[in-house]
Amino acid sequence: MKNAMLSGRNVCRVFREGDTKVQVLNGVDIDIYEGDFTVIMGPSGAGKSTLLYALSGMDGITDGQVFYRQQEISGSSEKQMAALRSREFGFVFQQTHLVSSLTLYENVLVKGLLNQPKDPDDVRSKAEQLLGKMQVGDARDRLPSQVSGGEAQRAAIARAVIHDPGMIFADEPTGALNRENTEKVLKLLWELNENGQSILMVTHDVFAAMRGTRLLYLEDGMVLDELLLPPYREEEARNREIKVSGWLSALQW
Ligand SMILES: Nc1ncnc2c1ncn2[C@@H]1O[C@H](COP(=O)(O)OP(=O)(O)OP(=O)(O)O)[C@@H](O)[C@H]1O
Repeated sequence: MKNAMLSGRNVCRVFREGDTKVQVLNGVDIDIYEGDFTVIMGPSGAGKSTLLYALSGMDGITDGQVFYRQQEISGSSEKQMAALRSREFGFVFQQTHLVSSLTLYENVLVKGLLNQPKDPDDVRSKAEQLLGKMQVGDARDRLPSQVSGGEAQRAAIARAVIHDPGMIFADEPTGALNRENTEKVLKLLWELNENGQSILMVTHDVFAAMRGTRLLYLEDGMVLDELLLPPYREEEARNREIKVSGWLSALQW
């Protein structure tokens, strides 16, 4: 049986806009399992990103509880949460948020050194190795402004995994990329998952979602359905795309 790595119980999030309250998460009960490539889909405004931020402690919740490896993390101080995020989580966003004055290599290195200050040689060689694996080794000494969006995103993935996080949170990681770079980024995420990395990704895109092994459908701030899939294989991509599209159509999305 798989271990629930991250769990939410009755997770609620209300935003206030002036005098109006907007209830975005409506008591979400969710378990994200170790080793899964979990994907959250659903209509625009359903609360997908809000849920990702709530589970990763990037944003607070209004009610309910969040657990990471069976320990409650909701209610932790911002300092404790920042330490946990830095140590245990990796983040990939639509925008890379790389530091513009640092090269790709330095961006990855700094994150590694923050987590492992006592082994700078190890971190250096790991940063180099990861950039090579992400196919941006040749661009390692360039600034983010001197590389393509796809190269920057691949460096951002290297930065997200340099400290061997328990979980990678990816919010529309291919949203700003063309098809070719989308494929490269998805392949890298898939490879990381094949090697045991747990991933939680939000996406609109069936082409991205079909790399997942567990797809959750969120609507009106509630998880309404899930689709379990075997690990992705390139040769079955077409059938898988049809299956995921069929699932979404049945949900009338
Ligand atoms: N900080 C905020 N203040 C007020 N409302 C917010 C805030 N963040 C999100 N919302 C609202 O919460 C709702 C859900 O937003 P969220 O970004 O989680 O949806 P989503 O499902 O990820 O949408 P999309 O697919 O369009 O990115 C939206 O109506 C949004 O306007």
